[in-house]
Amino acid sequence: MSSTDRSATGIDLAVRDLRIDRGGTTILDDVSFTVPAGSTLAVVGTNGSGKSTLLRGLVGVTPPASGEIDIGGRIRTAGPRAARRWARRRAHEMAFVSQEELPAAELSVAEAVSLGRTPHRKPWAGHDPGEHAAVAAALDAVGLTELGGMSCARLSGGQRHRVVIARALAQDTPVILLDEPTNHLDPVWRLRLLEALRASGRTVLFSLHELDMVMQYADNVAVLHEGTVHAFGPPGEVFTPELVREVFAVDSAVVRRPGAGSGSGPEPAAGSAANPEHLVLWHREDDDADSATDIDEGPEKGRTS
Ligand SMILES: Nc1ncnc2c1ncn2[C@@H]1O[C@H](COP(=O)(O)OP(=O)(O)OP(=O)(O)O)[C@@H](O)[C@H]1O
Repeated sequence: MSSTDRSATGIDLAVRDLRIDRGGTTILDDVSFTVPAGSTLAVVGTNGSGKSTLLRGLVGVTPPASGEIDIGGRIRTAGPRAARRWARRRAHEMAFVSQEELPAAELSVAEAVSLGRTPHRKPWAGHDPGEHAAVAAALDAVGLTELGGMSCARLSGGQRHRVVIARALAQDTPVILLDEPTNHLDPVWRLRLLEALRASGRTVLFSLHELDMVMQYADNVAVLHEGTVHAFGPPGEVFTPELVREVFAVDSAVVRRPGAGSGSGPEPAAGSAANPEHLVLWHREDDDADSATDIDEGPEKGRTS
């Protein structure tokens, strides 16, 4: 997989005092963080904590109610009017893969991936000169080169998911956001995908439930809890046993991958870009089942704005 076959390079993304409402209810408030150019941010939290809401807010699918987003120095203010003004430029700045997106069954794999090139095409201008290389690199990155001519209708669930990720890669934007991108993927493709995203040089934001993969592949993690960013920073610093227990209601410990050397810091292991420190989770048997945080109610659940 040649994860570096791409032309876009990441840009800084900063979020200031963001508030995002859905259905008249404030889901997230006081959200501020910075994602340095070319780095990887994982967004984590229990079910209902607002991970999808945050990503949808950042791309403008659910325009934030207040606050601002700074994309490489260009400030986007809140509100639906600003979102509409920004919509066209957004396609050149951010690609987004939502949680359950599927490619159109009537398209071939290569055709579905080439839809990512739409923002680069001018009406009536015919061929997009960058299309072939971008689509080929994206197919290679998700291991679907051999299936380019196949109908999407004939793909497995995981292969379909890789097609929509390839479409986002072909869009060739400096920022890429993915909502639970490892869903439907087998173990090796989970690792390959996160490795490719991390090595891509783009600014990458993804939501994920697998805290160990966050530990390995994210430069920073934002922990959503009680309606805001409860903690932010490198996973090795953020994932203390206390925080993991408080937010996720499980116990945890950091262990070092066998054969990864004995250094204390999270340096790359030979042959892998990943952090050699792993986060092991377990559920304490004497836990009261009701204490698990099945649904994060948020700070002001029910507050209408
Ligand atoms: N259209 C909507 N209208 C009102 N509330 C919504 C809407 N969509 C989501 N919510 C609420 O927003 C909150 C956050 O949902 P969100 O989907 O962002 O959570 P999540 O962290 O992505 O969850 P999961 O891990 O289950 O995917 C939840 O309380 C949810 O019920």
